[in-house]
Amino acid sequence: MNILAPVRRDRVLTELPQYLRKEAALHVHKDFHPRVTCACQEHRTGTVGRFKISKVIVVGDLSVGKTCLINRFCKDTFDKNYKATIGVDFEMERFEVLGVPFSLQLWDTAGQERFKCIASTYYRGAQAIIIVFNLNDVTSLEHTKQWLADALKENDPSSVLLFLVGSKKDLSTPAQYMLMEKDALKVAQEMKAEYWAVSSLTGLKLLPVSGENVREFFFRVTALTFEANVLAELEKSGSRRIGDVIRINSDDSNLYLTASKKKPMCCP
Ligand SMILES: Nc1nc2c(ncn2[C@@H]2O[C@H](COP(=O)(O)OP(=O)(O)OP(=O)(O)O)[C@@H](O)[C@H]2O)c(=O)[nH]1
Ligand SMILES: [Mg+2]
Repeated sequence: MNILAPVRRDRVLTELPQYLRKEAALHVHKDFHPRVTCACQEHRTGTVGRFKISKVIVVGDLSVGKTCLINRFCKDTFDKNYKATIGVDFEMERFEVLGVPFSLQLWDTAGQERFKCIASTYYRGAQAIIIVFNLNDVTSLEHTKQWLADALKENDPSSVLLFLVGSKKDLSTPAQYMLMEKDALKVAQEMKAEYWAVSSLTGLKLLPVSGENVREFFFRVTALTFEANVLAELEKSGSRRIGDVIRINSDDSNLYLTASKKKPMCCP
């Protein structure tokens, strides 16, 4: 893909997309962090922009629907036939967030045990980890902790954003879904991950991206990864004032928790 091609109109984010469930959200603020908005307005986003590509890895049991989820978002396609991912695949997606170009590399890894060791060599350097389970298979939810542990061996747990995604929502009845969601929210809270439930199959006639919650989910991943990147960049560049502490993924996973109580430099 040509990295300099214009960003698609349906990949432009001007507002912070909202979480799915308040009790398992990385943060519950309605807008981007004011310092991030400011930095974007003043073109002070450092390496976040045209040349920086953020890595997102997608892990989880075999056949939970990782490839379908990525294909639904990136290509708006759905294949009902299962074709196991061998090792890894990746897709590049370009966005514009608050006027700043931002690229995500989505790494689709194999869930099959025999390909796991190839796939795990690609875990390193992730800024976000998406752990997928099948909403209709409780074992796949139980396995998410192991997937997370493996992915975190290669990454810095304090700076990576975590998302727990239940897939194939179209296959569960509302009652079944509610039961599974209860367990999933608990797991998400333990992991300090943001919870989402999606279907890559349903909503086939909706544009620009079909599937239930697929577009909303990836936009949220994009926005939070962008926000964390810009905050990290501001911190690195020393633009913050003394006593103005920003943690990217604090203990309760709230990006804003330790942000400055003083007024940011550039904001009213
Ligand atoms: N009904 C339904 N089926 C789905 C959905 N997502 C995926 N599937 C089906 O589930 C099967 C597995 O999907 P994949 O996306 O290939 O699974 P995967 O997690 O990438 O599997 P590995 O590559 O082996 O790790 C396929 O037959 C898909 O058609 C969904 O949202 N709803
Ligand atoms: Mg796959």
